Amino acid sequence: MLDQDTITALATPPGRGGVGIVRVSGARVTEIARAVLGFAPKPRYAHYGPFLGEQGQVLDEGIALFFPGPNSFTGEDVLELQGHGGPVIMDWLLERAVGLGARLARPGEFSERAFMNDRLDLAQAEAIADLIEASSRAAAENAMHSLQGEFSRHVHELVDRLIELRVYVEAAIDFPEEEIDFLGDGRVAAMLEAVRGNLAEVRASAAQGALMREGMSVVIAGRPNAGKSSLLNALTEQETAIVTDIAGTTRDVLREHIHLDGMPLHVIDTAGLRDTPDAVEKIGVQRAWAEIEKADRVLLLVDSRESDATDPMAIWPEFVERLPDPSKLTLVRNKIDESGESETPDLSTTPPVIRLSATTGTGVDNLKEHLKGVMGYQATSEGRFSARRRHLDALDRAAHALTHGAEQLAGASAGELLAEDLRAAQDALGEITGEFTADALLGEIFDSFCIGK
Ligand SMILES: Nc1nc2c(c(=O)[nH]1)N(C=O)[C@@H](CNc1ccc(C(=O)N[C@@H](CCC(=O)O)C(=O)O)cc1)CN2
Ligand SMILES: Nc1nc2c(ncn2[C@@H]2O[C@H](COP(=O)(O)OP(=O)(O)OP(=O)(O)O)[C@@H](O)[C@H]2O)c(=O)[nH]1
Ligand SMILES: [Mg+2]
Repeated sequence: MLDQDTITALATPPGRGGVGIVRVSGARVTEIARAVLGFAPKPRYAHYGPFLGEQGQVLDEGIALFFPGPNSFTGEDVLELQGHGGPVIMDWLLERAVGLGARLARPGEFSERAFMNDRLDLAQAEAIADLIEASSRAAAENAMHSLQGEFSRHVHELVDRLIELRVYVEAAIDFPEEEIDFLGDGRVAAMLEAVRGNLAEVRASAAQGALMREGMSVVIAGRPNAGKSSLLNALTEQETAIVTDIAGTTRDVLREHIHLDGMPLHVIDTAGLRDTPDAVEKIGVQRAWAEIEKADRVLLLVDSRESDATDPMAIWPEFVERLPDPSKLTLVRNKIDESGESETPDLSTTPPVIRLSATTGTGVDNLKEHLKGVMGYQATSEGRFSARRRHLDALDRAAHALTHGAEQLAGASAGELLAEDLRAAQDALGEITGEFTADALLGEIFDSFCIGK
């Protein structure tokens, strides 16, 4: 299954820089090194000297590093030519490697080989891409934890417990006369319950990791003139959106990306919700609803001068009823500079209530703190790790299988069916670390990496 080609790519970003690195991996590395350097390099030694062209001419003077497999990043022989970082030189070195039998690597192909050669599991390989893509220190720290195996360790622990459980259940099936006693003695049920609890914990941490990687989407919704665009501007600290006292000012969906202490947030301003004969505004209202329906968090912004109510069902029942998940709602009472309301939030109510003035900025920090809380912000990065939606899907499928298994056990004490569910849960977990991952999915994952990684 392993690709025998020797691959090469630029490991540094394209363009000009102090140093540029061409990396080569595969069986022809020693041959290529000998041709380019004129001698066989010592393992893990920084050789300074000329890089030679086909005619023996000097293409560049640089540093060569040779890592013999399997103790290299890819697990294969690896050569690094660290030259002067200019596009012409880098291109020339790549062409030289190709002339000596390497081919240009696909995006992610070095990491893919590291995965195939068991240098990394799939979650760790994905963490490399997440580390490179991280746009905040918090995201980078999370990715580093996953790269160091934190997420994979949790998954392996779950798998180990499932295996233990499977051994027990399958033993029961092998002794049909005692099967009912075996499964009914409470031990299997207790073990299953414990694994489901652990899985739920890992799911919660992974959800937070995914949220911090992808950013939480926060939609600002409400009636025209509630101050939605003013709130967007207050959060982005810029005049991003047009604000006027004309109801129906915003028609398009406006998106801004901000960070709160490294937590990425997509803030989305929408058209004020109302029935309108205006064809353009109507489309705006439809788009607003589309955003509300897929939001991670919905801020229902109301004008605090208009009503004292803090229960959205009292303010606007039709709005609440249309929400796919009312637990994602926060009520924001705006314009407290005019209503005279205190900025003290009520975070223990359902929904939580924030009081602020989008124009003076009073109370906006309370909203930021609240949003950080919703994202599970902690001051330290301990115990956090990066995760992707793909991982959450796999965890959900595992949880689903275990719920089904628990039902089988409680209902029919059906050992065979429970065993089947345990196997399905284990397979789903195996997709995270790559033990059970279809080639097509692997291709998709590594294709999204950058060139040279
Ligand atoms: N010059 C350079 N810097 C780099 C990389 C690289 O490939 N080249 N990396 C590329 O991503 C990252 C470091 N990752 C690496 C991971 C493993 C090995 C490696 O040789 N591992 C061997 C030996 C380990 C040891 O000596 O302790 C092994 O795992 O067996 C090298 C780099 C970041 N910096
Ligand atoms: N006094 C006061 N006025 C505010 C506040 N927030 C917004 N306004 C005013 O309310 C009016 C409407 O503000 P916008 O931010 O455009 O309201 P919107 O909800 O985006 O309105 P549409 O885009 O029409 O749906 C403007 O005149 C703002 O200056 C506030 O906190 N206090
Ligand atoms: Mg607006």
